[in-house]
Amino acid sequence: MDLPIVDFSSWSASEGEASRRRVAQELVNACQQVGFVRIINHTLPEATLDEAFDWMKRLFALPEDEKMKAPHPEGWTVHRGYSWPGLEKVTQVKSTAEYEEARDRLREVPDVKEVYDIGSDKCATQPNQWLPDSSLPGFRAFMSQFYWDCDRVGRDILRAIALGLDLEDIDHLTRKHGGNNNQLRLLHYLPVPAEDLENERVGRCAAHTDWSSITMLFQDDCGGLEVEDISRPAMFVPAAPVKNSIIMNVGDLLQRWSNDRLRSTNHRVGLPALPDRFVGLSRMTRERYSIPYFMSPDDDSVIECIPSCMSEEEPAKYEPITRANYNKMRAAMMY
Ligand SMILES: O=C(O)CCC(=O)C(=O)O
Ligand SMILES: [Fe+2]
Repeated sequence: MDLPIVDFSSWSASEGEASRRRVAQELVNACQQVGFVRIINHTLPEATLDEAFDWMKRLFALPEDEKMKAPHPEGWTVHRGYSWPGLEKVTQVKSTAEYEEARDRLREVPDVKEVYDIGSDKCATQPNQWLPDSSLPGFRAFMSQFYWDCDRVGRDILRAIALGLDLEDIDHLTRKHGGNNNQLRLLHYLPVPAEDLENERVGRCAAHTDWSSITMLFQDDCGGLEVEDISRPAMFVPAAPVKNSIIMNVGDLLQRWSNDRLRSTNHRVGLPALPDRFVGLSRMTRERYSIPYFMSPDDDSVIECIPSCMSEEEPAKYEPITRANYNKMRAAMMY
């Protein structure tokens, strides 16, 4: 299974309505059949993406005590700042009792990654944890701009999805995404002996679905992302890195919003697929950098079945829920 590819060059206004509709339809087909899609020829410049990776490499190369000047706050309510290796675990469980058991189990397999989470400075409930500018001058300015660059591209994707779902209002989804609730996540997977990953002594990122509306993922050339094949459950297929492409996936929120028409597909990060990614006798796996960007609606937005996704034969399956309540339910499972 290769990820479906959607060429976004035909989405620009000058291409005309028929081309735009074709792109929108291809995108929605991919979201229904796979839940994951590779978007090429989007409007994020190559230089901007290169710069984003350069900044994150400089960030993670800082001494530990510098990075700890912006620590992730304790607990699970705020997802901002620096998380050291092992702090964060992604789990799938949805109740507290199940969570505590799963959390203990998962913590026995430490994740070998460090994370730095960034949001909008206008998001009052999730205050950014910036490093002092003297620790890495220019980092904050670049990342603040990059956050909004990604938002712009994400909004375009949401518009294309709305068109592909035959919504009369192309801004049906973007209207609920003011932009201040997105999350820009810088991920650094540390080098690790391949054997430790193979024996599950350590992990990179366990299988999970995202709870965003959509996620855009930028990755370096290391590889390791795997996507579950919907037609063969429990089979995970590598999603090879392609420079400058965006891997876009549907999150749980959009799956619910679309009455399960669009699929929020399980994915994970494991051993890179290519053997040349290992070096030496202990087959050290190269370090890996990736940047997921999670798009989410505003806190008070009510997520209610998209009109074109229900019918008499297929009524709405889920109660309306605000994004704030939805997130409360999910965030408790993280830390
Ligand atoms: O690092 C990756 O490639 C994927 C990370 C991911 O799936 C996530 O953070 O939700
Ligand atoms: Fe994910």
